[in-house]
Amino acid sequence: MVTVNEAKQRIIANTVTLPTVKIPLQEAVGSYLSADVISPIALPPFRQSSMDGYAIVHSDITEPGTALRLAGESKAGQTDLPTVSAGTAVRIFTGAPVPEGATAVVMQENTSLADGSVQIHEFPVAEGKNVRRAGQQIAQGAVALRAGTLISPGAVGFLQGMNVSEVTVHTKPRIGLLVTGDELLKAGDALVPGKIYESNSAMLQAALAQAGIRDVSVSYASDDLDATISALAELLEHYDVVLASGGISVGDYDFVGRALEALGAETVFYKVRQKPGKPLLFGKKGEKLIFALPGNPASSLVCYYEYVLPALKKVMGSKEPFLRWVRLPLRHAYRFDGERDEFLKARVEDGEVVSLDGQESFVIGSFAVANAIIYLPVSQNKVEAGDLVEVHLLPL
Ligand SMILES: Nc1nc2c(c(=O)[nH]1)N[C@H]1C(S)=C(S)[C@@H](COP(=O)(O)OP(=O)(O)OC[C@H]3O[C@@H](n4cnc5c(N)ncnc54)[C@H](O)[C@@H]3O)O[C@H]1N2
Ligand code: MOO
Repeated sequence: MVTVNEAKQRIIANTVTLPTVKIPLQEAVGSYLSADVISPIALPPFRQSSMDGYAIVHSDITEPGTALRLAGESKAGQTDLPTVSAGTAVRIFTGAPVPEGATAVVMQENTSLADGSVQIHEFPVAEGKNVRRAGQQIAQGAVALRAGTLISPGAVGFLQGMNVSEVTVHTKPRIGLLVTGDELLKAGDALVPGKIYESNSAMLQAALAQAGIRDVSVSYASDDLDATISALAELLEHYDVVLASGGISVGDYDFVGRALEALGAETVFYKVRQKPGKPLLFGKKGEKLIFALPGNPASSLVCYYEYVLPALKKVMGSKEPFLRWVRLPLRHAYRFDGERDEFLKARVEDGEVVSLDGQESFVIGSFAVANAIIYLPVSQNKVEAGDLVEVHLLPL
């Protein structure tokens, strides 16, 4: 049995990133950059006005109401530009090039027009006012985004704006998911005594899809050693990461651990001092990663968020693989006994966190409405209302 921290460290220490591939930017959302992206151009590429108004020489404005002669206009997209010299102003619009000679733009609300001249009612006008400098956002040749950055919609906007339409990212892992349990019915089967509907595979596929991982193959094995061995062997041959659901505890019909042993997989750890999810196994066979998740649905999903997702994110090149976390006051007192750290299904609401009813590991309804997991180490087993607790935010 290892501690939660040891388990996390061992996962990171035993996980390497997958090879890289160059793909169109639009297809890269949800992937992580494998190399820094260098900006091929400056942004903005030229001096731009940030307001509709008048481009002027700021030092011309010596008092409120100074009048300047109008000497042309600059609109967005214009290439043939007038110049601004002392005593003149050029009509200008947002995003348009600031003409040579101009040192500031005065917004039109602070001006009035009369007889071909414009009166500036703003005084003093600071040099550079309402002018976006060339390269103010990023200089040509500078690092735009670092290796390890997630391609988010914001990153797509940033890169496309510098005409970068292909990026080099780490490939995503292919997942082989094995479901075990003779009590499990498939969707649509008639409910019969002693059976339940299988739900972990749908849940895990949904969680993987949210992480941008869609190459997931699901297979099933009955509670039988040979069947489990051959199903796992098949998945280990074809997939980067194998997830097994159920059959990892100590019962007579729990075959996943024995099957992995028979296949010569290395157990990096088995059992974590935590509730739920104690029987979690993390192993390897060559470069292939193996997670045997406890069958209880809430145990399975806690283990996915706390261990599997970070491993997958590291494999995909993330440098911050664990769930984002914050410290928040717990709305109510909470106590627990025992030797296992606890993960509680929770909701963050109005700057506080509240643990939900139904923390047992067979109860998934609480997870259905959770947006966070509270992590309480055994050293913090008596929490008063208002005490700060560690809250892991679900990537919803
Ligand atoms: N004597 C002991 N018994 C158990 C221990 C222990 O330490 N000593 N640990 C308990 C803990 S903690 C957990 S967690 C479970 C984990 O057991 P398994 O991983 O072997 O899971 P199963 O027995 O196969 O199933 C547990 C539970 O979950 C249901 N289940 C399984 N798969 C699915 C699925 N795909 N969809 C929906 N529900 C599923 C299954 O029917 C069981 O109710 O072991 C304890 N026992
Ligand atoms: O460690 Mo288990 O997931 O509590 O039932």
